[in-house]
Amino acid sequence: MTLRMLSQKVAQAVDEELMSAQGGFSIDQLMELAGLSVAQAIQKSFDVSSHPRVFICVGPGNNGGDGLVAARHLSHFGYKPSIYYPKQPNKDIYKRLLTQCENLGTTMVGMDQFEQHLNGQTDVVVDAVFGFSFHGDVRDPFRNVISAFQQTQKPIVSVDIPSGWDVTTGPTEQVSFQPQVLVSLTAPKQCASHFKGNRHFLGGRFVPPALAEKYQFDIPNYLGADQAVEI
Ligand SMILES: NC(=O)C1=CN([C@@H]2O[C@H](COP(=O)(O)OP(=O)(O)OC[C@H]3O[C@@H](n4cnc5c(N)ncnc54)[C@H](OP(=O)(O)O)[C@@H]3O)[C@@H](O)[C@H]2O)[C@H](O)CC1
Ligand SMILES: [K+]
Repeated sequence: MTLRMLSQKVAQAVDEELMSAQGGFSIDQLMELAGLSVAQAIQKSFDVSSHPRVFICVGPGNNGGDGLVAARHLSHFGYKPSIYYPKQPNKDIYKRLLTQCENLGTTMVGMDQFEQHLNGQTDVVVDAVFGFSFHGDVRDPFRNVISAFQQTQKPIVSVDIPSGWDVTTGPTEQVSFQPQVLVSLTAPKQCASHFKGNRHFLGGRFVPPALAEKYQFDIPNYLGADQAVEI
């Protein structure tokens, strides 16, 4: 299925409109549904009995928030999530999401254990570091995270865009890893045309058809109550 891909500017405009007075959504609602679709895409891709240990690498913005929501749902689905969250902004929404994960006994991985945990104690890596607001070269404390993604043999699931890729043009000289699974949210971003992994899902089942029509993108047919659809 070929869906229209969004530029960084249009993705941000759609996001803002969803949360405007006309759109009526709060960020908590959108993030909850986005994170649930990521957890469902993981559940469809990696069997819980063979791949229970899911390591979620969390960035400083809403892409990271989606990762925290996914961690919570994965825990309820029977997986054993662990979290790396090296830059924790002082924002109520992220603090609450983190508390929810801690209350489920989720392992928090420290900076000095990051690489050993990723390569030694993980079945699936979730890249929830940067989404559609990424720009420029990767800065610390995320440089070692992205370079570990470049080198690891573990399967990676990227949330919305592979972190470090240019949102429009895709892989760069510095960052060219290919996730095995990509979960695009609302609509794929233009960089998704360079995705060569196994499975591409769309999630974020909250878009009113009139909004999709206004910005000229498609909403595929989700099956039943599914929150993620393979595209
Ligand atoms: N409508 C939807 O589809 C929804 C999608 N959601 C998810 O939200 C992200 C977009 O979230 P946003 O908070 O706008 O931004 P990001 O998560 O992409 O990242 C912003 C933070 O990253 C820092 N940043 C940016 N570039 C770099 C860099 N080169 N090196 C290090 N850090 C970087 C940035 O810091 P600044 O100092 O630059 O401000 C921010 O801290 C979308 O992709 C979806 O995953 C929503 O959850 C729901 C609606
Ligand atoms: K990402």
